[in-house]
Amino acid sequence: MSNTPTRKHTALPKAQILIEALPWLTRHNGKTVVIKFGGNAMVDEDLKAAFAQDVVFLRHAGLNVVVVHGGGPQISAALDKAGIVSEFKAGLRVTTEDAMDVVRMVLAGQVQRELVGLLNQHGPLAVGLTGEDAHTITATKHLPEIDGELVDIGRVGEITAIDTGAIEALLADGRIPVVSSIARSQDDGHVYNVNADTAAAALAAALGAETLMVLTDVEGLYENWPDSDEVISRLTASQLEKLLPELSSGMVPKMEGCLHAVRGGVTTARVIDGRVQHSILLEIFTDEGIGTMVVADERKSGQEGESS
Ligand SMILES: Nc1ncnc2c1ncn2[C@@H]1O[C@H](COP(=O)(O)OP(=O)(O)O)[C@@H](O)[C@H]1O
Ligand SMILES: CC(=O)N[C@@H](CCC(=O)OP(=O)(O)O)C(=O)O
Repeated sequence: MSNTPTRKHTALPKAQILIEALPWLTRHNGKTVVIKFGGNAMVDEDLKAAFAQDVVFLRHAGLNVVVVHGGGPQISAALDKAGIVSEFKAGLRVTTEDAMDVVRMVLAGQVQRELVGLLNQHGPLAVGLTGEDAHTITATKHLPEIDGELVDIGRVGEITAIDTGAIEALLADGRIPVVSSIARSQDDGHVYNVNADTAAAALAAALGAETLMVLTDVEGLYENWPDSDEVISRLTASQLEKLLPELSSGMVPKMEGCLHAVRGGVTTARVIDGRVQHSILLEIFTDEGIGTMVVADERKSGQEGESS
């Protein structure tokens, strides 16, 4: 007996998925997406490999993809080995001069190299750089305000300028830039540790990206965390701005970054669960998305800068 009917059954859903993706692919062809891969989402080898596949898929589907990576837990582990205690204030790592050497070594020499290697298993696509390269990210010393006082947290940088030239040249050449969140100051010549969410958001805005996608180790932004784990699926910039003072720890730079990106012209900023395999493709190709989406405030005309 012929097995044609069975083959038909298995082939159809696959074709369906590709066809459903077609409008999205058409709309986003040639657009830029900045994907922030958080250190907490890099939990195992399979997840990292799936991340690389998704990124390469998007590149081959005609998008300009820029990866900005984190590495918080990896830095903490290396600092621990070096006998340096990790301390965070306002969601940012207190970075002494010695700690800065470790931060730079882990981000640029370890995490970035690993991601470049994984992406390049699919072809000569990824090129790693740090914010220091070609003045991509310039920073000055950041003094966060905590309880009404400016606090010195060491070599932590506040971004003052972005030069997109090197990234744009790489994108024009069909490459996937992989950026480590380290910046140089033009004032004092020092190298600064920049939170990777903040760097990703600033790059997304400066590149005029369509989408900022932040992969982390939770499903999205939870309402009333840690008492509840109800994910807020959609927020306008104004709604997020009101919520910001209530947020804590790692979510502060993440959501501030999303707000900055959307206010800077990025159409949507999304926080998604990087622990789910192929979360990037799932977010893009499912109607509702799987995490938290931040969009610009609704305009009176009913037009909205949203396109999922
Ligand atoms: N409202 C919230 N919703 C979700 N997570 C929150 C919230 N507030 C704080 N968090 C914490 O933020 C963490 C994510 O930030 P972070 O640890 O910096 O991750 P990443 O390495 O991906 O940047 C979550 O694991 C969670 O513990
Ligand atoms: C100033 C500051 O806090 N810098 C971060 C940079 C890495 C980062 O942001 O990594 P995740 O995205 O994995 O958290 C740090 O030292 O941990």
